[in-house]
Amino acid sequence: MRAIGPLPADHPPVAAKKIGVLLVNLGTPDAPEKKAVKRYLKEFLSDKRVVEIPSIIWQPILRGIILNTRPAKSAEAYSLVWTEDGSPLASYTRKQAEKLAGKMDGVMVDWAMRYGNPSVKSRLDMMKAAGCDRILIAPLYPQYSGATTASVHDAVFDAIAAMRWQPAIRLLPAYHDDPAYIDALATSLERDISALEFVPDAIVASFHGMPQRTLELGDPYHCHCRKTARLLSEKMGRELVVAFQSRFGRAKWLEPATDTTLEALAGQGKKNIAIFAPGFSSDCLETCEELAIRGKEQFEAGGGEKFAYLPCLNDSDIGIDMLDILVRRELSGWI
Ligand SMILES: C=CC1=C(C)c2cc3[nH]c(cc4nc(cc5[nH]c(cc1n2)c(C)c5CCC(=O)O)C(CCC(=O)O)=C4C)c(C)c3C=C
Ligand SMILES: [Fe+2]
Ligand SMILES: [Fe+2]
Repeated sequence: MRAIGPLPADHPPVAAKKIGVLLVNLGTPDAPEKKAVKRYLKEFLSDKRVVEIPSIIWQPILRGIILNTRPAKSAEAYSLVWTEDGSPLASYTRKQAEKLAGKMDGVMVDWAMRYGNPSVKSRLDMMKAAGCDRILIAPLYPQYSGATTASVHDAVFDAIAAMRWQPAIRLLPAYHDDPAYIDALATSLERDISALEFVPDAIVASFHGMPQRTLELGDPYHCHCRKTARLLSEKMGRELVVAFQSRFGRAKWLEPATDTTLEALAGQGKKNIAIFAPGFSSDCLETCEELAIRGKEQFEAGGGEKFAYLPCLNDSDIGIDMLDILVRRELSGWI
């Protein structure tokens, strides 16, 4: 739709109306270097949705200890997985947006990161300036958590708070039990498992962890993860071992932990295993380094023999077709 007739000479310019879709993922440093990692971790770990400890207690720990110790270690881990195209998380998220854009006529598809670059604010400002008056926000987290999904929502509403003429906003709901997501995972996994040189004795579904307290406070994340695993297991007709990775800090996190699960499986005589990470829409530090490299070492140290890490949906045709289904459904009535 366009304005009817010419605008008066002194009228501010009005862009043609467009529909926008913004894919949002967690965020990643700009470079696999201590300084860039420190900047990223400072923003990420200062988010009250991520670390739910009062600032007066948490900020001295973060600034005094964590930001002086973790960045060097994390930068080393990032350098093991960094690609020519940058961080795997940013690279796949960008490709997902580009491929989805190729399937959606007349819709502007872009991507942003909740922490780091490109920021949610910068991409929403760009979309608004380009004339998007209706924007679908798609947090790329299949399972809802306050730390991830709600934090993206916060960033979106903070960004548009500064706008006089705000776009209409829709939010893609969590899709942990959506048949399109379960089918995509099952198809991708079955293809990858049948291409292995061995038959796995166990298949592990590793989700990012969260503090146990978030479950007690009513965060649905744990239930979403368990439901994804149950539906996927039913769809595939195979047992899946569920575990939670990436423990951070001293508090109790969701259990069982992935590292101890890997050692326990090896100890139980499961010599050959495959592991995948259904909660991550693209491969990233947590999958490429923590699972594919360190997970393999942990499994082998426990006596395991063959270990395969199976990739996320990333920008595969299966993954993009799934995103296309989810996004088109939410755009209903707009396109
Ligand atoms: C309190 C700490 C953390 C919570 C809670 C948390 C939740 C959470 N995170 C993801 C997804 C990702 N996390 C990633 C990295 C990462 N996560 C934490 C801490 C918490 N995450 C840290 C400190 C880091 C940085 C890495 C490091 O220093 O070791 C990533 C990967 C980013 C990348 O650049 O590749 C993702 C993705 C989810 C889904 C989640 C809650 C459900
Ligand atoms: Fe995390
Ligand atoms: Fe639960």
